[in-house]
Amino acid sequence: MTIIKVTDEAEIINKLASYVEKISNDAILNRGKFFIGLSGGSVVKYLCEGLPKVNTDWSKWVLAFCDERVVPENSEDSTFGTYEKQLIPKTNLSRKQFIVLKQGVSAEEAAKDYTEQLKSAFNSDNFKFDLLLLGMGPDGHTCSLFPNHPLLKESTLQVASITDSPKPPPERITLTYPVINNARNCIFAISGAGKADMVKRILKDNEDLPAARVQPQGSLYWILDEAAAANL
Ligand SMILES: O=C1O[C@H](COP(=O)(O)O)[C@@H](O)[C@H](O)[C@H]1O
Repeated sequence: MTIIKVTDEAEIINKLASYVEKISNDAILNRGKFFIGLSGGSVVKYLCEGLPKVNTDWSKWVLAFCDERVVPENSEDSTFGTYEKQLIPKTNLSRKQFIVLKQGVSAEEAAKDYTEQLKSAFNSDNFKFDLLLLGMGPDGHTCSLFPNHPLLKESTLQVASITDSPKPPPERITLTYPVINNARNCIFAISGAGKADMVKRILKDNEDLPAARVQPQGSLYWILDEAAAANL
């Protein structure tokens, strides 16, 4: 695990962009495509500001979601909806490169459909992302994997549904640990004093919280600003 401390949010954005550039270009050079998983929450802002600076072959990108809310795409809670409005117009990405949630179905059906879409995208049952960009809530959740939730033990489903998310909206789909920890790279990007206690509990006290269970086969990076790293 590599912990990278930077001054502020602007530096998080630059650091994230430079990792994404390197990892995307390596993936494209070695395997012809770049599979990336995006998160919602504060990561959206970092990516919508940082990714347009990345020098890459956008046509080779395949974009999925680490988690997504089961809401209409035009809802302000839709993670894809936000990237569609705030990222696509600033890059050469097109909507068809995003693996999006099936609309108008239950969370369970959406998770099953998302699994099938990932199978087609990877042309395999082995969902090996080049990079997952992750956030962490002040309660230690990542993706839609919340403390003490039964989904933390999910070992069969690769994409699971949740209908009782403690953070609204309640219905979501999420990648599970077998997929998360199969990734080539995972990067957490965390800012602000509101996350400092949880950052300490995970990175210093080694508490068993959802974000701490991200232990990929590949590389793991935590990019923290000064406020988030204050208790380390
Ligand atoms: O609900 C969610 O929360 C987490 C963390 O969000 P943040 O705003 O505290 O960074 C996010 O990573 C996840 O994708 C999202 O659905």
